[in-house]
Amino acid sequence: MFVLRQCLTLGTKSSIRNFSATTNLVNLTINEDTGVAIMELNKPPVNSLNYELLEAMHRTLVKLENEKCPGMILTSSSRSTFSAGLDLLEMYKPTVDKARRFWSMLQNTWIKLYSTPYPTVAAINGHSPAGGCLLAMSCEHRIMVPDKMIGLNETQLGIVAPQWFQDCMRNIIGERQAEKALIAGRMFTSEEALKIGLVDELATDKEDLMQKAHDFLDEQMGLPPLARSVVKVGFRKDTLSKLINGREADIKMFLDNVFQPKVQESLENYIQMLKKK
Ligand SMILES: CC/C=C\CC/C=C/CC(=O)SCCNC(=O)CCNC(=O)[C@H](O)C(C)(C)COP(=O)(O)OP(=O)(O)OC[C@H]1O[C@@H](n2cnc3c(N)ncnc32)[C@H](O)[C@@H]1OP(=O)(O)O
Repeated sequence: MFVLRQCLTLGTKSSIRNFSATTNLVNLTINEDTGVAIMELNKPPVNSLNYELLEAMHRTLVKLENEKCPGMILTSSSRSTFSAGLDLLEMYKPTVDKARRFWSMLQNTWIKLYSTPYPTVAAINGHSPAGGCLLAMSCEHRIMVPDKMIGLNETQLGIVAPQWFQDCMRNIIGERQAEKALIAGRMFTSEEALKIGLVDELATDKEDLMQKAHDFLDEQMGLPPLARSVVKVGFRKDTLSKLINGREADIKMFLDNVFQPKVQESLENYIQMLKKK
């Protein structure tokens, strides 16, 4: 198997081949025989989603779509965490321009990931709170290692999960379970997440995780791709259209929220708490 590895670097639109010592926020590996892409988030220590990581993800997703990728595995290079969700520092005392730019890139990235014509699987090899859970929920299939936590915990931080985060959860676990989980900002263990259908399978370890992810893609890649993607996007179109047609309103909601003194206070306390851990 010949593997092509590409490193997406900060601040440049061009990708470079071969390994690079500079900041590789997303490691992309493409299997030349099958075409399957592994998109590995690589922003140590916990893949917090700042503008640069979201932009690197977006750029990778555009590339995969342009190159007619047959299937993609989303995973993380961190041993503990799939993604810690949105980078709290992007939301703590930002300027209006910075906050707007950040939120707009989050929207871009989610729209691309949620609507890929090719099959996607989240190989969740670590904790996956809030925005991390959103990324996993945006894939078609979720496989998780044991003894980690996943969920939309925003309420517990004194902030509100945006409507499209909520819609993604509702689409997967249903109205009643989603309402309960979202109101409480509940985090689920891997085992609990399997029970309520938030994840589809558990894996024993990273090797098993990747094997199961490949098995899922093999099955999907055996289906007629056009019919498969039309059905997929058909299921997702209401959730997608709500955001696509309401992007400006969603940005305004974010800006109104993020600059509330109470929200800033909650963020400050939470950041301090994480740093003291
Ligand atoms: C407010 C505006 C309105 C609407 C927007 C609402 C939408 C929000 C969605 C979100 O995604 S909010 C983010 C929610 N995320 C979290 O609650 C996760 C917080 N992090 C954790 O619980 C843990 O870090 C972890 C379980 C993911 C990993 O634990 P562990 O391996 O023990 O790592 P540490 O806790 O020691 O963290 C290492 C390092 O990373 C920093 N960090 C952690 N999470 C974030 C984050 N989301 N953003 C920025 N930085 C983060 C943490 O402070 C540590 O920093 P050091 O400088 O001490 O190394």
